[in-house]
Amino acid sequence: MTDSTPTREQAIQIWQAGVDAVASDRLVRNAVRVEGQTLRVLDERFEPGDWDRLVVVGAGKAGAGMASGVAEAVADSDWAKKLTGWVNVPADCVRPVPGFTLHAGRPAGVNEPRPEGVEGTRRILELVRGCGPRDLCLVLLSGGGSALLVAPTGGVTLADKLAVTKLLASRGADITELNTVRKRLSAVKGGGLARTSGARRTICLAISDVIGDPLDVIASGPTVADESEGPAALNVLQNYCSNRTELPPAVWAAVERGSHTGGVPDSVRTEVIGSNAVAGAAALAMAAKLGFVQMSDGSAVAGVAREEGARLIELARANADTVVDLPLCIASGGEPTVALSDAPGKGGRNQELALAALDAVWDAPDGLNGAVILSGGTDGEDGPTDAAGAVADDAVIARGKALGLHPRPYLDRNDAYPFFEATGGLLKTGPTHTNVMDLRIVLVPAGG
Ligand SMILES: Nc1ncnc2c1ncn2[C@@H]1O[C@H](COP(=O)(O)OP(=O)(O)O)[C@@H](O)[C@H]1O
Ligand SMILES: O=C(O)[C@@H](CO)OP(=O)(O)O
Repeated sequence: MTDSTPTREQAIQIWQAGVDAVASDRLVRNAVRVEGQTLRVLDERFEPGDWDRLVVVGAGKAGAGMASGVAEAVADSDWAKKLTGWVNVPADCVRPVPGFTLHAGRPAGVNEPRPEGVEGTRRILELVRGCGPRDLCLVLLSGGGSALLVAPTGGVTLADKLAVTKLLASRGADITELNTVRKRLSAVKGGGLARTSGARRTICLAISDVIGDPLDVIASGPTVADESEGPAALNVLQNYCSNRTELPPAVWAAVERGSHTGGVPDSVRTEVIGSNAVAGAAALAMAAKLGFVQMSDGSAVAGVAREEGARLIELARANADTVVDLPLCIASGGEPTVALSDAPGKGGRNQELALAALDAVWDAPDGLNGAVILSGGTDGEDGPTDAAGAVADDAVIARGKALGLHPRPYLDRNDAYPFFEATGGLLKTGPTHTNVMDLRIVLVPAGG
């Protein structure tokens, strides 16, 4: 190995540059500006004399940053006096933002619907229902919004919703499947928020954490009509449940009714203002600055985390001899799934993916041969843990071997966190206040 051998610090710096490029306050500042006293939202202009109130609601892991973006944009203008804001965020994201209530809709690290989310959603629906023809409503959405905007309907309880969410997630259902079901059980998802809003104009700004940026799936599309076919939700339940008794009868009943909840009014518009592709491009720009040859693996990688880890090792190997003088950086974005074992340990998809990469090279004499693989959730939260993901390098292998560990048993019980805790591979950032799925950085030394 030479001085040009990549380091884990470089991998972290490159990953962080990707996350910084989708800082949610900055994305909102690009979309919302005050020029003179004119409020500009995207390409639309609003004069303060025409509007009584600016009502801003929202939910998601990026909620605090998005709220700050609006507060900063309108500060020192007439719009600041018109602003009433309420955004549901994870408990560790709550902070003071002028004009806003940031409401803890769930505890940190538990991406599940909770009573405090139900209460926060009641307040949001009350606010938008109270809007009138002289009110402008902005909706700030980001991933994690589904668990933070909770309004069970049709005889379904919060406990029922929790049961179905947990079951589908643990069996590896993807986010489209999960949200197809969630929309049928909710008064706020699938356009419910938009239908409740009495505002003359409602504009939703969304940061996408879903492959392909589908508006109706991000945070379960509270401002977008549910376009899924009548039986789509039922098909998902039937695919993942071997037996009807696995889910509460009220869930089956609501989904079997199978009716669409309806469209959304023409006064409602939804636009994506940030996505994984932006983060991947910024990461590669940083890699170029650090002297790496760049390669994009795209921003739509799905698949199974365990297989993805092994695939990235193959991709690194396949490209190792193409880089002669300079090291290579591969940026890979998207969101793989994990099918959990019956008694899962502690981990997340990114930690599992990095562990699978280690498993693929564990018994090879050269280990990673100087390569570094980082996999991290851009939201700073990987599964129900306090880590954003993990970094795998030869130092982690050396520590693991010295401790007599092997990745395989940890993988088999979805227990990547203790493995990386013991070997020094955890990536911990705390909440990043943004969320554009996962970003993986693979660094390959020059000279193969
Ligand atoms: N022990 C574990 N090992 C690996 N993955 C896990 C584990 N526990 C939960 N997960 C996965 O974590 C995901 C949920 O994590 P979270 O960060 O809340 O998701 P998202 O980033 O989609 O909001 C689910 O896909 C679930 O399968
Ligand atoms: O809220 C949601 O529905 C999803 C997708 O936007 O986000 P997350 O996977 O972070 O829960």
